[in-house]
Amino acid sequence: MIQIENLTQQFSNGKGISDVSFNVEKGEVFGFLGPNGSGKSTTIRHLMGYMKPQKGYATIKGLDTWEKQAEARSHVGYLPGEIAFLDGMTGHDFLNMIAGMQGVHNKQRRTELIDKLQFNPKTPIRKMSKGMKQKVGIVATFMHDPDIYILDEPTSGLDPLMQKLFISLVLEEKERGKTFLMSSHSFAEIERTCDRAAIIRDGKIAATRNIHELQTMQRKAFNVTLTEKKDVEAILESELKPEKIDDFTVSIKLQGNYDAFIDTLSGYHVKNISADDQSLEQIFMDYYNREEL
Ligand SMILES: Nc1ncnc2c1ncn2[C@@H]1O[C@H](COP(=O)(O)OP(=O)(O)OP(=O)(O)O)[C@@H](O)[C@H]1O
Repeated sequence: MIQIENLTQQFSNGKGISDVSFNVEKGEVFGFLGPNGSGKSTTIRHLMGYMKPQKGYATIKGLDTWEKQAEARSHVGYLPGEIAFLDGMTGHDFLNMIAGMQGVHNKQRRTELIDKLQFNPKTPIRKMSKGMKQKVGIVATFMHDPDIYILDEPTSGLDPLMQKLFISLVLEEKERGKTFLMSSHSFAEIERTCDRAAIIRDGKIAATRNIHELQTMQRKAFNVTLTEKKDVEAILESELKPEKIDDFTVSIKLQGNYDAFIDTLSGYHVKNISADDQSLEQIFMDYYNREEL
């Protein structure tokens, strides 16, 4: 549905994106992660046909997003990072204007979305909070029922309850076979919605990962407290390769294989065991921080 191949755009200040490549398949939710200024919005702007690539290309449903921008864009619901609202409009006025541009006359889906996101569309936009404006933007993006959603930091400004509601909206649309590309700073959001995610750093793709595979790589860290110092010393020498936390406690990281752990510990007096799941964010950050990437 979305294909990006060696997409390159170097600005005169030396910033930009370089050889960005990835695909998003039909029905897939693809996350696009990266710190501020890493090139997420620049990549997305190419997908919307706002920029001519210096090298490489982007396509939507096989349509080149620069050569066939209007046709490519007609398949997409796009939520920009910052929405440009016109002064003096209410939420309703803005949504009517966008619906006119989208050629949508049926208001049922729009009303359902407004009910779901719980805001008063009669409020003048200049009086709206950042989160409320974001909700208007989300309705505008979803109301024409596009096949593909391209969302630039969709939950920025939303409170945790609304973020949850937004995630459920994405999952409902995914059930209906819709395709998503969304940039985010929020790992929780990516973890709950995405099938795959790419990390971009300094304009280059650092890694593309299957979120479900990352979940199987998730390790557990066990903190084991023993009663005897000599037992701690013995375990530190064992194949479990623990880290010493204090005189009586060691931390042991495991990924699936618990037999050796249980066998080894059975030889000692164990006072307490507590377990922490390594977060997916941590696994991602391990990739993120690896120098060779
Ligand atoms: N038109 C432009 N001219 C010059 N530099 C630009 C232009 N647009 C973006 N940049 C620079 O390119 C880099 C990538 O910017 P981009 O907006 O794509 O990052 P981003 O990942 O979306 O960041 P954020 O999370 O802050 O939105 C930044 O260093 C930015 O300052």
